[in-house]
Amino acid sequence: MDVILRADGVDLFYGTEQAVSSADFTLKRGEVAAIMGSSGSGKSSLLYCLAGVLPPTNGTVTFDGVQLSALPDGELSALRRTRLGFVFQYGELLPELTVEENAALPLRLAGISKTHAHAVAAQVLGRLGMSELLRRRTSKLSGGQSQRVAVARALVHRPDVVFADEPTGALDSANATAVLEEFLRLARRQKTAVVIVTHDADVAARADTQYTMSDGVLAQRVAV
Ligand SMILES: Nc1ncnc2c1ncn2[C@@H]1O[C@H](COP(=O)(O)OP(=O)(O)OP(=O)(O)O)[C@@H](O)[C@H]1O
Repeated sequence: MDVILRADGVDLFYGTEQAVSSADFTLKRGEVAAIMGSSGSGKSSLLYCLAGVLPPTNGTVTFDGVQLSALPDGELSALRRTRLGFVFQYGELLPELTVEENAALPLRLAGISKTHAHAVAAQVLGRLGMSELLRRRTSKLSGGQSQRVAVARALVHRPDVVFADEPTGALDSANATAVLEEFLRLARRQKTAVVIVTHDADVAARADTQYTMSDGVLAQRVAV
């Protein structure tokens, strides 16, 4: 079985408040998993644990056979930068850089030439309907446009796993579909696995596996 990510018995506490409770999760290469649940149920907290952003209070997260919390900080950051992609809820674009520069950043950090990095970024941005805005500073974008740049930036370096927290939350349905199609395309073509936290039932319905989160407890939804 080609598992890229697994969580075993993950708990996350913020002080005395438990946000995630005994979560078990397995993700195969190329699998698209959606996590739904009401506000405050612990979805983002679980995503942070799975992505190695927050160490679980108890339990383990293993990426490609390596336990994330056992890695020294430098190695964990390098792994996150090169093998993972992120679309988080709160704007993480660099406002002084252009759309193209923001999206190309993971490739530039990996030492790829500017010409090549920008060409790849422009391709992905084009599929997300952003071709007209490549040279615009991201401080001058709408929320939905910024979200698409963040999606492009999470994908350009062809990560093994992309973590996306409400990646379509600010988008109209046509653009939400474009973002989802791009995730699915990568999953099918290059075996990028995707974990999407979403409130959108249409987005979740297109995932390979669906989970619900309720009061910190993760459960897989079985197709009927
Ligand atoms: N940094 C923090 N410190 C303390 N408590 C937190 C922190 N972040 C989240 N929480 C609490 O943990 C619980 C789970 O929050 P989380 O953001 O994971 O939920 P969510 O399901 O992603 O919500 P939403 O759909 O609104 O984004 C909530 O009760 C929240 O108040």
